[in-house]
Amino acid sequence: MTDPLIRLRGIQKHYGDYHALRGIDLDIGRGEFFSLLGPSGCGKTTLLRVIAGFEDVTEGTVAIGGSDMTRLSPNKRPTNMVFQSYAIFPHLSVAQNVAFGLRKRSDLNNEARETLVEDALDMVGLDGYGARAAHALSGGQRQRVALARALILRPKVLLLDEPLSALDKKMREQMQVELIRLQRHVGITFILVTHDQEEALVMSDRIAVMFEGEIAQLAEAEALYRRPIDRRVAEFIGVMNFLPARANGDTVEVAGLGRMALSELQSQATTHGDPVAGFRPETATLLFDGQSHDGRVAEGAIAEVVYYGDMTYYDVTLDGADRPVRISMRNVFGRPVLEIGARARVAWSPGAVTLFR
Ligand SMILES: Nc1ncnc2c1ncn2[C@@H]1O[C@H](COP(=O)(O)OP(=O)(O)OP(=O)(O)O)[C@@H](O)[C@H]1O
Repeated sequence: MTDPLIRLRGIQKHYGDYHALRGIDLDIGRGEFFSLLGPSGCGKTTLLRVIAGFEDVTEGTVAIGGSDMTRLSPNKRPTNMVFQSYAIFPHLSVAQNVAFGLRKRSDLNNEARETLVEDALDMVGLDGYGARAAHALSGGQRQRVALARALILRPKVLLLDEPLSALDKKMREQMQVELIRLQRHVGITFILVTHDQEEALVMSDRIAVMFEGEIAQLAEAEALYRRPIDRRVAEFIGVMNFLPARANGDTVEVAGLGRMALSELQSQATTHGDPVAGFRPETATLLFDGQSHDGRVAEGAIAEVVYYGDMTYYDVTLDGADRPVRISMRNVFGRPVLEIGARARVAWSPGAVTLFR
């Protein structure tokens, strides 16, 4: 990236003895929708707060728009933050809540303020809601008020700390789509912190996956899903089936799947511990009654069936393997769901297998 908006170099953060960020180097582009994704405690919120200036770094530099901001306080940075708890004032109206985002701008007259508030409400789909009492809003509407307030002064960067985690599933999915639309519309850089891999995959241009204070992999959603760099990332992003493997020269023997050439595999990655082969549930298919298949077929027995209406997840213990693998199948009208204990034939492809060494 030749001209990133945000440039982090050598960021270290200690809380007393605890080493929360361990050497973060990261560039984030202008207009990018960027996510920091990782399990609880990996340091993603700390990193977001470092960018915002709410947290001092122990070592390293934070530059935004080409200027060093490492020692600047949050209100001197071109960033604004939306928190998980909406921080809405319930006794104020929607418009008053949004206007709170203008508190630093004493130069604006009332008319200019009203116009900015109306524009901001319009932006988040709340036009006409200005006079409503904030306490009478739904969770999703409150979150929009918080967004309008954060965006009213058009910061260069909007920082979002798990902004959707308090919403129910339907509302969360709706807000995800709206946030993407909003980000495209305003063109501001969004940095989202989430522990929800699906949310990160759906929303982001690029994702940094963090473990224990470090960035394990930085990539676009599809690359992250298809070519995880190690087993931790593969396990954290979606579901990956793992089977014990033994590499021997230019072939590899995988429990339940048999022997294949290393050159046939999708990719090879590093890992901690014994080598394993991994494949995603949707890259293999169960063959139903007498269905023939030209490619490779493994056999086994169905250990578990989870029916989701549109999908069924089958856990299949392949012959020669000691643990089941999950196969996800889209349900077809009129085709029966297989039962636990039934014999199963699984069509699979070496091109979908990653060897983790
Ligand atoms: N002010 C603090 N003092 C001491 N330790 C802290 C402080 N803030 C965070 N930590 C520790 O630093 C680590 C990283 O915290 P952080 O909040 O960045 O994690 P996170 O990945 O955002 O997790 P979560 O999703 O649970 O918020 C945690 O182990 C946390 O306990």
